[in-house]
Amino acid sequence: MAKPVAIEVWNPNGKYRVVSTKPMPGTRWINLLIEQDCRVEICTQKKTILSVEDILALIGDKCDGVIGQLTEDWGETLFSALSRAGGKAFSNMAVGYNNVDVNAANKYGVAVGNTPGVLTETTAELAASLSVAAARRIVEADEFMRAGLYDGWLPHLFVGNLLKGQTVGVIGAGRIGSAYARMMVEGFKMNLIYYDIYQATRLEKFVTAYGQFLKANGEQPVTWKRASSMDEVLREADLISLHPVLDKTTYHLINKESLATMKKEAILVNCSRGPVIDEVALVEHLRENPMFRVGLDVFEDEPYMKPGLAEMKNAIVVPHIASASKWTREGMATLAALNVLAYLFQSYERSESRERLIYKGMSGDAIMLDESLCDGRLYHCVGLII
Ligand SMILES: NC(=O)c1ccc[n+]([C@@H]2O[C@H](COP(=O)([O-])OP(=O)(O)OC[C@H]3O[C@@H](n4cnc5c(N)ncnc54)[C@H](O)[C@@H]3O)[C@@H](O)[C@H]2O)c1
Ligand SMILES: O=C(O)[C@H](O)CO
Repeated sequence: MAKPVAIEVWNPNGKYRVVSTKPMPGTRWINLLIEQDCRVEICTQKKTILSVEDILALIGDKCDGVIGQLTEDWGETLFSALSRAGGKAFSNMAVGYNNVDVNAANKYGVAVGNTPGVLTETTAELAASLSVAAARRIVEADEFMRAGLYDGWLPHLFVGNLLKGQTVGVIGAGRIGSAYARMMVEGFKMNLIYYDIYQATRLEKFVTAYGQFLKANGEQPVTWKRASSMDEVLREADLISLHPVLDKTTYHLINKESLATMKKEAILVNCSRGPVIDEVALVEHLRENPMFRVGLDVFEDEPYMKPGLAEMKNAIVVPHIASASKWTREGMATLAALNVLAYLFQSYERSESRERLIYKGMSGDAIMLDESLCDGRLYHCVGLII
């Protein structure tokens, strides 16, 4: 028998029971659920990562939908329990869904949603911040200053890398990778090389047009290249940012061999998922190459770091905060609630079309649509995977 977990209840007499495994920013998501006659139960247990047992207790005997978090293991056990409780919908409050076994959800007839788009620019901005912080050694310099070690300007003090005119490499040029590439090309006038299994046509057009604009103004034009292999990016780029999904094809994409192909003074940024990098190999590489620098938002064994990483002066580490802006986190919560509503109403009130329901939720000011996602149709902004 699972132990009970602490919850906060909104609209106790609501017809549908929707559980959120964590309190989420803003109230819009709660109001949207209440407006559709949901009783909303929010887990308030003081425990950062809930176990499968905790979530089983939250699901209970009757549960129509759940909003969960990327730290939770949504597999066979949870989806079968949700299905037994009458649940039809699950949404991750994240765009990444490597913690979700979509096949298991499918098997038990539970729809899965994620929250793309609203976090694209926020995440790209953090990747850009880590890139600049690593290039200019900002964290090291800050620590030096606070330690009272600064005793005057010196020609060699915290010399870093100039980004302008260098090459930025993007692995995984999807929504976030493309937004990041644009920031680095436009903001720092870097040339672009990218690797993705799909062609990033809009990104290529942007860099071409920006290059023409610079040329017309008498400046050095920026260039782009789609690499035929990831290694080509690793060999040629001065700064490399990782933005692929985490799956079998990207697990340990960056390992001892691939690190060895990178320039000795290159910068590597990871705002995708920790296991995309073999972190043990990375620590060894950082130790052996003091001029190689990394900026990491995600870690292989989150919340832990592999031994030695914390001591590396050439590493900047932040705790998975890439999407952490107020606007974005409220938007993610709202999208997650809309994902659940979309499926609840598809099953319970067939007369209300999914498009209309979601349109109703989306109208207002909280969510700005990402054009590349919606393709002119609003409901594409809600990340329904199945
Ligand atoms: N650190 C954070 O807080 C944070 C925030 C948002 C997203 N993320 C991560 O970023 C990922 C990307 O998000 P997105 O919205 O840009 O997704 P997206 O689907 O738009 O982009 C992912 C890209 O990766 C490419 N890709 C897939 N397999 C590849 C491979 N083997 N090699 C090269 N490219 C490959 C895809 O073709 C796609 O273009 C998410 O899946 C998530 O894990 C992390
Ligand atoms: O995948 C995601 O959305 C992030 O890791 C959290 O924003």
